Amino acid sequence: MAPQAITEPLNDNNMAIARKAYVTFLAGNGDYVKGVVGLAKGLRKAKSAYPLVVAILPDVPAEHREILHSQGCIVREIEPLNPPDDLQTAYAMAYYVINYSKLRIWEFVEYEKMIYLDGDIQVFDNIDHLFELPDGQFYAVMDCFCEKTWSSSPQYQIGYCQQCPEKVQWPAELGSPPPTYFNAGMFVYEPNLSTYRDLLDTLKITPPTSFAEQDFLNMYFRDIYKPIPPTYNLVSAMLWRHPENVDMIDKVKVVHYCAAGAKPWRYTGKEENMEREDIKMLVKKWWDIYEDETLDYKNALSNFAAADNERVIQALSDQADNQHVVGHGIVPSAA
Ligand SMILES: O=c1ccn([C@@H]2O[C@H](COP(=O)(O)OP(=O)(O)O[C@H]3O[C@H](CO)[C@H](O)[C@H](O)[C@H]3O)[C@@H](O)[C@H]2O)c(=O)[nH]1
Ligand SMILES: O[C@H]1[C@H](O)[C@@H](O)[C@H](O)[C@@H](O)[C@H]1O
Ligand SMILES: [Mn+2]
Repeated sequence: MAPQAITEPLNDNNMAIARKAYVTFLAGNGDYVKGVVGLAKGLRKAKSAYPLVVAILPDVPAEHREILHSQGCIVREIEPLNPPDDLQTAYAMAYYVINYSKLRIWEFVEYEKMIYLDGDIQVFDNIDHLFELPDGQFYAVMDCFCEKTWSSSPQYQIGYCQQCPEKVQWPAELGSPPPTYFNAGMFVYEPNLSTYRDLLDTLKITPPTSFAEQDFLNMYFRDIYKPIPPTYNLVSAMLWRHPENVDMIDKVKVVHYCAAGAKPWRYTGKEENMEREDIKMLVKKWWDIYEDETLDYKNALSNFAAADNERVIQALSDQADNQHVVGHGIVPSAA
């Protein structure tokens, strides 16, 4: 992740860089802040060229905002956003309702393109190239319908999953299978004020459903949704539900610790599937990044400054060598 305080002044060459960013979401005074810190450090480790914006709700306490600042994040408070007639909705998880506030990130129009990542996601490899995908589409990874969170859906009850549509086919009497559905923990999108206003207007007339804004975004962007490979958002249940669709777990770029019991900062290993070796390995990889002090913003900054100094010294030294001016007091030759 590009350190904030030392970005170059904007010019035509780096303007395009400056107008891209990662964005995540944080609500409440609980422990999700650890996830966001882990993510900021993971992006730094992957040498991302772009900053991490954290869209926070007003209930995020000052100490947590300070932690985010100290990790080089750009903190942006957003107003909570609620769906209409919320009282009756049975969300797959009760807290999903807060995720409607995520729609506010379409308002971040100082950026031309953003990659949204949940706080329970970790990035293990550089994914900056996703910013170069053609505009005008919504990019995200296809979800899996096999976990209990989906138990009230027809997909789950039939045993149908879009990850293996041949295994249990969608019954003809139900019409065509549901449109391809993405997991909204990671997506590439373009902030835009008219889209933002339309999202809000559409929300006002859309009854809430069990997967909250994930269902809503799937409905809203269905015509421009383009699936990208699972390596850009490996939903943890894919490991035991569709191992044939996951290649080389140790090479996966982005892991989403979304199965019950998988959040690394709460991990006990006791919940179903959590004793698996692959899960343990991924949880350990998350902790290795979270605990690596060299990835803290302040240390990364001084490393960056040191590397920069070295580059300057090397450049001056090369220049001196070329001009045969070593000994004229510029810098000692490296040779
Ligand atoms: O107390 C909380 C709860 C959640 N979050 C934020 O909300 C995100 C979503 O919550 P989870 O990651 O726990 O939920 P899931 O991964 O199970 O959720 C999936 O379904 C949700 C439906 O609302 C969203 O679409 C979400 O992005 C998608 O990954 C978190 O990552 C985090 O960024 C908080 O900040 N504080
Ligand atoms: O949004 C949900 C959530 O991430 C669940 O944990 C996962 O099992 C589902 O597949 C997904 O749709
Ligand atoms: Mn998540």
